Amino acid sequence: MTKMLAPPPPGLEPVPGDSGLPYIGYALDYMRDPIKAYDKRFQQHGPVSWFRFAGRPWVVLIGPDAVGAALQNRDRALQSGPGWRALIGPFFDRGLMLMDGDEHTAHRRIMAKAFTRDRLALYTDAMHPSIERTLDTWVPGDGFRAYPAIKELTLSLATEIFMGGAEGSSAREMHEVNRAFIGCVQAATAIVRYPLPGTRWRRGIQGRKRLEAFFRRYLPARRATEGNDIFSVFCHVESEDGERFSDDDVVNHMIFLMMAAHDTSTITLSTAMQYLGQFPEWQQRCRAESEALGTPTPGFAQLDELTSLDLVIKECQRLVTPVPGVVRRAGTDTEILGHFIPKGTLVNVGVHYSHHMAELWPDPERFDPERFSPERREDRVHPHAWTPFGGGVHRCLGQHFSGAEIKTVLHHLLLRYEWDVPADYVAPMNFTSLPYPDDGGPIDLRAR
Ligand code: HEM
Repeated sequence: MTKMLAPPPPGLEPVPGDSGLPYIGYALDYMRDPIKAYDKRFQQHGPVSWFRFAGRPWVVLIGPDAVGAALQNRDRALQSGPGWRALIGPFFDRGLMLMDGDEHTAHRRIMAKAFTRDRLALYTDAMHPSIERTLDTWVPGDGFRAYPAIKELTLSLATEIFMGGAEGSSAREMHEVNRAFIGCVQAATAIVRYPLPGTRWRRGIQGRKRLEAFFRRYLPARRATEGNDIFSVFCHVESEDGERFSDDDVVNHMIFLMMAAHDTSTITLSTAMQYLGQFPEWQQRCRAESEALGTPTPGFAQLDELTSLDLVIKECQRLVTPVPGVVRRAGTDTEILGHFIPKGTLVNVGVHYSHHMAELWPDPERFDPERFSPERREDRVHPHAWTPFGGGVHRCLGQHFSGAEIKTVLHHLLLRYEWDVPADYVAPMNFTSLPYPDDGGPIDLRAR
């Protein structure tokens, strides 16, 4: 039964919706098939609606107009920190995305110095040996589980490029660090939000402690010498006004950044492996461009020449959006598309739904990278039709880094291997946290 969220003041509409099941609301529907669940919601209530989750009402914004209004946030009513804190606060608090206002601007200006073009070129050069070392350990074969293999690869890349190595840490310790990250990320969408034994929430809390100890251990060494890894760069960068990060800032930003960078790039890579395996003509086309570069270790600027990979990556991020939704909380009364949102309301901005709307994308479930080609540019149908990196002041700061990482890894894979995936394969996606294939993304992988 439709109810209004709160009575609106004159001139505004109420937010329509209903609570769903007690406590969990529509969480199970969503986790089963988020696009279907949001489509039903869009048809029933339109772009702005509410439901109850974890005992609280949430407003859901879907469709490009509502997403655009929330991301642009012209009246600054929607706050990122109090929104994200409700979901991932205990695990990623004081990360850049959980800051607002002047503090956010100041920290973002310092952090941006770690992602200049010159720095990206150095990070890219450092990726090659790490990727090659990991790929040397891969054992190709039928049913090769691409997702866990790529996750391990991006973690070892993160250890090199983000941390500058983890001198003195055993493989077992690094495995524990990986588990700590997974624990923190998965705790974000836990239904039981109390550290009872055996719960995801408890694993998240324990994971955060382990990560803090891990980063603090390496902090003195990174402060002492300025290397070309992000950890060391965070210890030394200054904004134009000479502002720098404190020790706590460095640890908090590193924990957030490793999370922000890791699963997002991993899922894009594993989705690309799936579709390149299912569409051999695209695999060949991308490989031909990689071969034409004439080097296994291209620099940052050379990656621009891999134009087909650009199309493939954009299409993969459309079809499997690494961050399906972003979260805000109304700091004051506000309105979205004429609907009244009272102060204190939690808001879920469903970025991924726009990526699947038939109103925006012809044949939306079809893998068709050419839709992003200069001749077609289907993403231009609306300024917020394609927003995997968000928008507004919190727009992803690592977009270009992730582009370089994803392209560099795919370049190495295309030169070393060929792979197939049955044309009718449909990945059984798990949406309990950021999306990943429950079956590990099997591919038939052969060395070339
Ligand atoms: C495919 C890869 C990635 C995707 C799809 C992605 C997506 C996003 C999205 C949607 C946001 C905005 C969240 C919001 O508005 O609340 C965001 C923020 C952020 N991302 Fe990424 N991200 C990716 C990779 C990375 C990487 C590799 C890094 C770092 C190297 C990174 C660093 C950040 C940071 C620091 C923020 C917070 C920005 C701010 O609040 O000002 N991301 N990302």
